[in-house]
Formats: sequence, C-alpha cells, structure tokens
Amino acid sequence: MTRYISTRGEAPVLGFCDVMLTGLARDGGLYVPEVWPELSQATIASFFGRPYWEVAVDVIKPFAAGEISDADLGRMANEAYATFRHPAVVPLDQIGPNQFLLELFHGPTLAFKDVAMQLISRLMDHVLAKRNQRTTIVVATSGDTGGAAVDAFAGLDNVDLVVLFPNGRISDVQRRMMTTTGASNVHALAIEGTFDDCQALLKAMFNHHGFRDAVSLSGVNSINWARIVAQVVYYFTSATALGAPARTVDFTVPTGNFGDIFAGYVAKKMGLPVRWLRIASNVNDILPRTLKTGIYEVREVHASASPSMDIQVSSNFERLLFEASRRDADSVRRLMASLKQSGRFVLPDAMLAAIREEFDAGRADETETSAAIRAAWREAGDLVDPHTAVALAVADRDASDSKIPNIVLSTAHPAKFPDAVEAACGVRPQLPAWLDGLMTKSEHITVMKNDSAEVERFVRSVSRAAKQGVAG
Ligand SMILES: Cc1ncc(COP(=O)(O)O)c(C=O)c1O
Ligand SMILES: N[C@@H](CCOP(=O)(O)O)C(=O)O
Repeated sequence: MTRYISTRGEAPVLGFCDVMLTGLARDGGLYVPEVWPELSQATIASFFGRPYWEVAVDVIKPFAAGEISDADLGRMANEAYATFRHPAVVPLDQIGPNQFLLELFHGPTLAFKDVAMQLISRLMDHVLAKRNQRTTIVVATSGDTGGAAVDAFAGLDNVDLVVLFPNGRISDVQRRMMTTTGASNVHALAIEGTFDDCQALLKAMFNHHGFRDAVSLSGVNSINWARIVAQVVYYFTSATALGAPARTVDFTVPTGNFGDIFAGYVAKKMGLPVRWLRIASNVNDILPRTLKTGIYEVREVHASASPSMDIQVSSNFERLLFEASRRDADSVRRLMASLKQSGRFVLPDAMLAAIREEFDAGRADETETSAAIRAAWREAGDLVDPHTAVALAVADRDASDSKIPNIVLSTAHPAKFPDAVEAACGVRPQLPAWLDGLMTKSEHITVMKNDSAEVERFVRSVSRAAKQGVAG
C-alpha cells in the first residue's frame, strides 16, 4: 500500500482513500507519496496507441494499490473518459515544427479540470458508499475547477458541494456552469474578493478542526492528491505519442495554482523523460518572478483575459518546495510561516538551484496573450482560449527553435471565454450544441462577504453530514 506524508511533517500518515477524502493535511500541508513509484521504460513504451482509460489505470494503480482494485479502477476510468466528446479523449495536434498542442478541453465543462474530476467523483463516491459515509466538499475556484466539480458531483447522494468563486471575476459561461445545475446538493457562493481570498477561506475551514470534523470536510482542488495523480496520465499519453521513452520532450503549461505542472513533475519522477517543465503565467507572474529572483512575493492580483490564472498564492508550489528541500518538512514549515506572516519568503540557494534544474518560466502580458490568439487564428485557423494563448506566447518566445518536441497544454475551450477571443481575433467561438440552453437557464447564487464565519455558517447549514453528526 502506498503511504502518504504531509509536506509539513506533522499530520498522520495516510493511505490513498483517506488522502483523497481528506484534502488538505491536518497540519495545513499537502500530501505526497512517501516514495515515488517508478514505471519501467517498457511499461511507458506500452502506452503508445492504447485507450486513454487503460493508460490511466496503469499510471494511477501504483498510487492506489491495495485500496482500489484494478478492476474497479478500470471500470471507473472507462466510465469517466466516456464522458469526453473526442474519441482520443485528449488529442494531440501538431502546430509547428516540434510544436504540439494537447487539447484537454473535450470533457463536459470544456476545461482540463474534467480529466481529473470525472474520475475522482467516481472514486470518492465508490469509497464513501463502501464506508457508508457522507462528505461535504468545498471548492475554491477561479472559474474552471468549480464547473468541473459541479458537473461531476451533482446529484450524488453522499456528497454536498459548496463552490466559492470570486464575484464578477469569471466569465459568464464559467459562472453559469456552476449556477444552473438545479441539483439540490450543489451550492454556488459568489465571494466578494479574489480567488486567493476564496482559497484562503477554504484553507481556514480545513485548519478549523472542529468545523472540519463536524461537516466531514473534503476538498477537490488540486490540494487533493487524487486530482494531481489523475492529471499525470496525459503527460504520459502525449509524450509516448511523440516517441517517449526513446525521445525526450518539453512541456509548456499555463499555470496558476501549480497543480497541472506539478503533475508533469510527477510524471518525470515516475520515469518519463522530460527536459523542461515550462511555467507560463499571465500578468499575475509570481512564479516567473520567483524563479528569476528566488523571492516568492505575493502582490495584488490583476484581473486578466485569462481569469482562471489570476492567482498569487500557488498552492501546489508547496509540494515542489518539499521536493526541492530534499523533503525537509522543517524548511517547508519555515517558508510557509514566513509567507503567512509577511506575504513573502526567500528561497535558500540550494532549493532555487534544484527548482531551476527542472523548471523554466515565462510570462505573457495582455497584449501578448491577445496577439497569440490572433496569430493562432490567422496563421492556422485555430481558435484558442486565453489560457492556452498565454502558453503559446511563452512557447513562441522561449521554445520555438527547440530540437526537442514541445507540448503546449491547451487547458480550456475558446467558447468558455468568447469575449476575450472575439476581442483578440474578431471571431466569436460558439459553445458546442450539447450545451445549448446554458446561457438562458435560471441561476442560483448566494453572494457573500469574504468572511470566514459567515461562509462556515452557510456550509454547515447545507451539510447533510453535519446534520447526521457524521465525523470526517
Ligand atoms: C483554463 C485553465 N488553464 C490553466 C489553469 C492553471 O492550472 P493550475 O492551477 O493547475 O496551475 C487553470 C486553473 O488553475 C485553468 O482553469
Ligand atoms: N484555475 C483554477 C483554480 C483552482 O485550481 P485547482 O487546480 O487547485 O482546483 C480554477 O479554475 O478554479
């Protein structure tokens, strides 16, 4: 059985199912496997040409071994990826010499979050049913995680879902995906604040142990290890499509909370030959600044055309800090305490050097993002969303003459951000026909102040686990 430890070293060691239901560790840290499982080169080579769900089973099973049977995992992965509207699930397109676009947006809510969420809703439901337990999931979203969670968890009897999003800072399509479901177990809260405020509210709930236990709190943001592990799979499928493990690849990843690119790092730890993991940020560029200066410093969040990446506090960076410090939980605790106290920390030289060995980083401002949308349309007839455009702009500047294939992650469908796409290239992307009616359905939203006590009261009031007195 794979055991999981917290990046802060002071939480109970848990197995996969408990980690998945727990979300944030009780010491405020994030769970990682005690040992990184490795796949042999032959196993990696065998992924070429196989159905996506089968590869998902082979990549995920070392993390869940002894807790979820291969047969159950296979059934759930098969069902999860049958919800995708493309036969390849995550198709890979060539867009230039050595440049490839990995389309991760063919799931029910048109963003890469569906890849993990469709699977973990099934995994969580399976474990909760076996244990005869209920849970209350609270999600903080800058737009896409929330919609994916609503689609994946709506109607589940063992789950109540509360989604916190920053009021007025997401696209209409994103908001409607969270507010129009009609499911009685789904509750959308528009918080007067930024995504970072929503994420801080969520972490405060996890760190309030009395509350956490009373509502049996879970989270499905990328603080949840199960989210990361499900995202590792497409790094393997895309790289093997281009000749890995015999061939090394680079990835350029539009980055906010650092979950998606951390999944690429995990793939590398498991044996996938990856040279650069390239972080692409919008104007909220805390990560490129950190890689350049060694100082992680939170600044004011700016609203951009790629709102899902309007993030300053990148939760999963903590997992990388743990690795870069050679798994020294004391160092991680010190850095996190400094962040809490002063909004910044300074990376020790050895940690910065370790990070720079694996990661490169670039930023694209609003003009560059818009130019990348225009160029994709004019030069190739492709409509791309603004998050993908941030990565394309960074790749164009930093990876265009690469001798190694560079895979750019395309994380959302352009129709989720029609205003930004139309403003950039003059063409308004249309929602797929199966989402007809989304823009006219009635919405259910509760607007709320950025106030921990008020949000906790709301969550408690809708939590069936709390009403039944089920301890988490
Ligand atoms: C469309 C889109 N692209 C990129 C990102 C960044 O991903 P991550 O937060 O995993 O870095 C997000 C959300 O975070 C997103 O919704
Ligand atoms: N961009 C995200 C922010 C939350 O990220 P997560 O991967 O930690 O869930 C969103 O769309 O909500």
